[in-house]
Amino acid sequence: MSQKPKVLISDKMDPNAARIFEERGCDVDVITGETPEQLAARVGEYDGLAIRSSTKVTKEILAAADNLKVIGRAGIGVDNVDIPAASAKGVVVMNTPFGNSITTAEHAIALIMALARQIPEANAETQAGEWPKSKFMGVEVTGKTLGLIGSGNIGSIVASRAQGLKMKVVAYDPFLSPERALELGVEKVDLGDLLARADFITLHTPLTEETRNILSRERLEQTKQGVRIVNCARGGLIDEAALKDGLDSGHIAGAALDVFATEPPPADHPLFGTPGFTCTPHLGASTTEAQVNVALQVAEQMADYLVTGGVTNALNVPSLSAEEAPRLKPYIALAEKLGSLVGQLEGPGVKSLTVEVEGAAAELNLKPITAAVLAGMMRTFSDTINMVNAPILAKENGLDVREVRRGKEGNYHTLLRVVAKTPDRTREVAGSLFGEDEMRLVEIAGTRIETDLEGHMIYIVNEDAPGFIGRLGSTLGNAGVNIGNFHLGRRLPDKHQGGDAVLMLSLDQQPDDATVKAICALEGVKKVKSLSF
Ligand SMILES: NC(=O)c1ccc[n+]([C@@H]2O[C@H](COP(=O)([O-])OP(=O)(O)OC[C@H]3O[C@@H](n4cnc5c(N)ncnc54)[C@H](O)[C@@H]3O)[C@@H](O)[C@H]2O)c1
Ligand SMILES: O=C(O)[C@H](O)COP(=O)(O)O
Repeated sequence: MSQKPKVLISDKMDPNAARIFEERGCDVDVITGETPEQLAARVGEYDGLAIRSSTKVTKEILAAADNLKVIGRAGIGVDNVDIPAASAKGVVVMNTPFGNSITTAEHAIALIMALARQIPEANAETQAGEWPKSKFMGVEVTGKTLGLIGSGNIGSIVASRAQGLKMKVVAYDPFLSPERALELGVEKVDLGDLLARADFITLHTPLTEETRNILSRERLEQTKQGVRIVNCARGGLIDEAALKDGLDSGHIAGAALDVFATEPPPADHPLFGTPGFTCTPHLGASTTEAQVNVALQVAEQMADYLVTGGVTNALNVPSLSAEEAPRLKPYIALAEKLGSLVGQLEGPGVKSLTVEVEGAAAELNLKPITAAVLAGMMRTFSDTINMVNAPILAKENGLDVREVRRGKEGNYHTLLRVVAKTPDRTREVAGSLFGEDEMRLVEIAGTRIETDLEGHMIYIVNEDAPGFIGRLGSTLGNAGVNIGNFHLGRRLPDKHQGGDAVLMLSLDQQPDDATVKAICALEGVKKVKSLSF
């Protein structure tokens, strides 16, 4: 009986996530609030790790995650996951890019309104027993300019809500096309222009090396007198010390942060208590609707991957729909076997690799097939390789990888061919599927041979001459190795006696080194390789 995949939910998440995991065939544990050391000690048991922003999936956690296949972020930001380390380990990282966008955009609008009318301060003082009616004087947002830094999913929802409030929206986003700006009804501007014109600024970019400190001290000084600033995206986008100085000097009229450079921020954070400053504890995504959305979505995506191999919203591998995954499954298995055959025959010397598909295979998504060939080949030198990290390692090692698709059918209704080049020669192997998912090698060394690639095998090239098969059988027999299946072909294009013959034998036992040597020593033998699948 095959074991169910095991998933750990390590951050507080809507209970629908655990329900979906169970319904879709996974075992699930919900253990939140652990220290990094506790998580590192536990994570090795799990195939999947479902997180929000509290769990930090560092190199150290990944190093301990021996069985981990997928990390699912119930939310958007993945800056708490070391993606390069996850990729190198072959772990898929996925998020739920839309589930909390509306909620977060609404939080940004709420903070804009809170700043415009000083609602948090007025509330605190009123509840403290004062009646500060003459102290607070707000501003209208109608007719004001809102500067969006980042106009992706959340920024564009903020734009539409702000337009409903009759604000004029200008946007700085290097990836915003003029057509999209027109569609959103926003004016595309450069950052300097936005800083000079905006009455309100709201940030909606990821935290990257380009966006870190995007509102630096220098840029904050270029903002309009009396600007109000909202950050519901990521801490680290604003220089917090400069923001405090701007509030203290009165240049900045208000600032509202949902996110901080360090979370949680220290109790004596300099911004706390600063007039005009408002904050929330990273609540941008905290509505019932958003939490149900992201919990359902992350559990569905992760369970799909663990159970069927479907890949949705992954950040480090191409997507593969749940419909495609079962169709690809036998091809992926065949591709891994052909890759393994090439790896075992050629060792690590392959410099270029072409994956060719013909007939029915030509209609499929080739990326996972190629990844499987690479994984099969590279796993013959390192057992930590899988379809996620194989393409990355191939690229890092300068392997030239190509894909060729041929629509027409040849001798087989579907064919997968791998052409691997080393500095000395070219190795070609091809395989096909019979029935639903029966896979077979159909060509090797220019020779048509139909065989399974299973268990212990031996590959032999010899001069085709009478008596060889008998000598080979005796050598194996004397070593106590039983032949299960025997496949023989003459090498194309000569195909005549005296040319080369190619043999693929399935063996019931793995031949030892002495037996392989004895076969090598037989008259007429040109190549011998013991294989296992
Ligand atoms: N506070 C919360 O709880 C909360 C909730 C959800 C999302 N977020 C955060 O909100 C941010 C935006 O999320 P999203 O879903 O809109 O992401 P998105 O990827 O849809 O949009 C990000 C936008 O930023 C733009 N961008 C990238 N680099 C830029 C740069 N140097 N200058 C200007 N623009 C740049 C991109 O072109 C893109 O349009 C992310 O950081 C996400 O983690 C926070
Ligand atoms: O990136 C996100 O989705 C938000 O920052 C939400 O984070 P959370 O799931 O920890 O609330």
